[in-house]
This record gives sequence, C-alpha cells and structure tokens, in this order.
Amino acid sequence: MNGCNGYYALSDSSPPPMPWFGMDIGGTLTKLVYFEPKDLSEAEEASEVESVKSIRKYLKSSSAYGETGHRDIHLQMDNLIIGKRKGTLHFIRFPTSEMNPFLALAKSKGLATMASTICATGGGAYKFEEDFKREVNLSLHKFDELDSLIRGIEYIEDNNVDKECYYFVNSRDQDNCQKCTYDFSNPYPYLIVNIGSGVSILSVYGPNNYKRVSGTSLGGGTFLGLCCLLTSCQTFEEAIELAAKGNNHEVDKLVKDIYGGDYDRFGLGGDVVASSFGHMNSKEKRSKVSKEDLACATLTTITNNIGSIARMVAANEKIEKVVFVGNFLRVNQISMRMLSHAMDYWSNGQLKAIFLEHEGYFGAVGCLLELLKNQEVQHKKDI
Ligand SMILES: Nc1ncnc2c1ncn2[C@@H]1O[C@H](COP(=O)(O)OP(=O)(O)O)[C@@H](O)[C@H]1O
Ligand SMILES: CC(C)(COP(=O)(O)O)[C@@H](O)C(=O)NCCC(=O)O
Repeated sequence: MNGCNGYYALSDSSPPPMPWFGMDIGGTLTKLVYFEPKDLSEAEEASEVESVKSIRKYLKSSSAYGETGHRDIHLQMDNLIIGKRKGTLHFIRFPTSEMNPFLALAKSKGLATMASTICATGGGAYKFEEDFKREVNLSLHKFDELDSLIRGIEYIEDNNVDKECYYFVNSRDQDNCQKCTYDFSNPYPYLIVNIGSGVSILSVYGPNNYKRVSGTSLGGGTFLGLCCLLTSCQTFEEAIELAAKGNNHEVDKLVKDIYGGDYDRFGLGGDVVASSFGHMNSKEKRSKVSKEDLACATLTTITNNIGSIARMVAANEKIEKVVFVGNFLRVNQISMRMLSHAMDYWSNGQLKAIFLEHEGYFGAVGCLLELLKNQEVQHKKDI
C-alpha cells in the first residue's frame, strides 16, 4: 500500500509504483539503473500519470543528459523479468559532483510529485539523503553498498549467461590477446575486487555469505587524481588515452635497470618494475618524459598495486577466482590485461582474473532488486 506522501513501504507485497530505479551514489560516479516496463496493458498506459510518461520519454530520448550524464546503451538489457514485469534495464551514469543539477532536473521532470520510491546505495545515499528530501520530496531507502554489489553481480550473471563474464588469454601479447567467455555457473568461493574511487576486496563463499577482507585507498580515484596533477588531463577517458600511448619504462625503474638483467635467484625478470616512478629522482630523466609516459606509469603503478594486494588476499583466503569490477576498468583494457597477467604470473597459473561487462553498475542493480524483493519472494510463492 502507498502511504501518505506517496511513500511506499518496502514491506508491502503490492508492486511499488513506477518508475523503478536503483541508484549507487559513489565517491566519483553516480550509477542509475532504470527499469522500463514493456508489458504495459492499455489500461495501465491510460492510467499512467503524465510525469511517469515524461520521465520515461526523457530517459529514452537520448544517450546524453546535459553536459555530463550518459546512458550506456551498449549495456542495456532487454526482455528482463524483474518483479514479475518484463522490460528493459537502462544504465545511466553521471559524476557525483553533479548531484545538485541532477536533483534540479529530476524536480523539473516532476519527480517530486510522484509516488515513487528510490532505493539508493553507496556513500552518497547517506551524504545526500537530506538533499533528496528537500529538493524532490523523496525519502531514500538506503542499502549497504557491498550487499548490493554482490546481489547485483549474481543477478546480472544469472540473467546474462555466457555474455557477462570473461577473461583474457595471451594477455601480454598485443596481437594475440583474446577475450574469452568465462563459465561462472559454479562461482563459489570467489574474490571480488571492486575498483571504484577506492578499492574494497570481498571473499564470497555463498549466497548471503561474504566478508570484506581488505581494501586500499589507492584506487581509481588515485589514478585519475594523480594523472590530472601530472599531465593536466581533464577526464578519465583522456587519461586512459594518454596512458595507451605512453611507456612506463621511461618513468619506472625496472629490475634490469638495477641488475643489468634478470634477478634469477628469485624469479624476477629484467622487465619487472622494481621501483614505480624510480627514475623520476633524476633531473635528466624528468626532462625527457612525456605526459603519455607519466599517465602510463600512473596506470601501471595503481593497477599493479591492486593486483598485488588481490593476489595476497586470494592466497590468504585460498580462493582462485578473482572477479575485478568497478568503473576504473571502464574503457580500460590496459589494466584488465595487466591484472590478468599479474594474477597468472605471480601465482604460477593458480589464480584466474575474471571481468564482468556491466563493470560499475552492480551496486545500482542490487539496489533496484531490493525495491522489488517482496515481489520476487511473492513470485516464487506463486510458482
Ligand atoms: N567518466 C568517468 N569519470 C570519472 N571517473 C571515471 C569515469 N569512467 C571511469 N572512471 C573511473 O572509475 C572510478 C570510479 O569508479 P566507480 O566504480 O564508479 O566508483 P565510485 O562508486 O567510488 O564512484 C574513477 O575513480 C575513475 O578511475
Ligand atoms: C570507502 C569505500 C567503501 C567507498 O566505496 P567507493 O565509492 O570507492 O566505491 C571504498 O573507497 C574503500 O573501500 N576504500 C578503501 C578503504 C581502505 O580499506 O583503506
């Protein structure tokens, strides 16, 4: 039942009013998933309020919203059943720093007048709670970001079988590197390495059975922040493009720069980075490096550090499957391939690096599922 102010109690077993959203308000990006029903009956369409129609139309009208909002059309999932309804799941993102303009836009589209319920996760669900109430009269249903992340991963994997999970073979070989489908039908136990602004590492042993084992503040936010400082680049995409053209060997000190070759006794090949940014104490070397080299070294430093922590955690936890997610991996095959190589090389082939197509959206999806949890339960009872 919808209570006063159109507030929907999650304990209700009737479906929540449309539109259905899940939102993950992260340290850098806000991820919004929107479920568009495709099975509306004529009666439902006729009774739909104008503001709901207007929001649907607006969201579908374009793949860019204002200067900074984007819909990732390539990730869209059609013919999905959620909460007993059939429809399309849309994936939208914008910088969290643009939350105020987003709320103003939502208000202009009539969100404040709707009997809508928004489930939200991520730190911003707490930080912006008051703003949502004040600007669009919405009370957020808040969910834990790591619970939502796992719920989202498992739901998307189940509903995008043979398309969601992949790994790389010949990850170091530019010409022969291949992306291959990974069969994740028997997942447990696995490690999740969520590379967002910072990094959280979770061991997952079964449905509803996980623990956060580690984390590091040196994450995607660090890469972007340092890259902006060192190269004056303006965007993540630009930082990745620069890195793709650079060479970290001009910046990092390698084992062969110290040993003249391999350090055989402990299996350290000459090309292994011995000291990240280790050449940059030399004035002469500093004068020769390019923006591209600095971006490449920054990406290599952050990626290898995350890989190294993930490997140690996996060994401690005795887990072999390491699933890397988070928007740091967006348009960033360089890091995915580095992580693949690092997992394989440093574990003598024991560890497998796995990646997921919907890389940064799982928290938002998990959150949307929470909104419809009672429907799912009800649905199962009905069957
Ligand atoms: N368009 C983008 N703008 C800013 N950062 C981006 C973008 N695309 C990818 N990233 C990377 O993704 C990271 C954020 O990842 P995400 O999983 O969304 O984390 P969070 O929940 O902390 O916002 C950024 O720190 C950056 O490294
Ligand atoms: C605090 C966070 C969970 C927030 O998540 P994020 O917005 O970065 O995705 C994450 O940044 C994190 O785990 N940081 C690392 C903290 C640490 O273990 O050192």
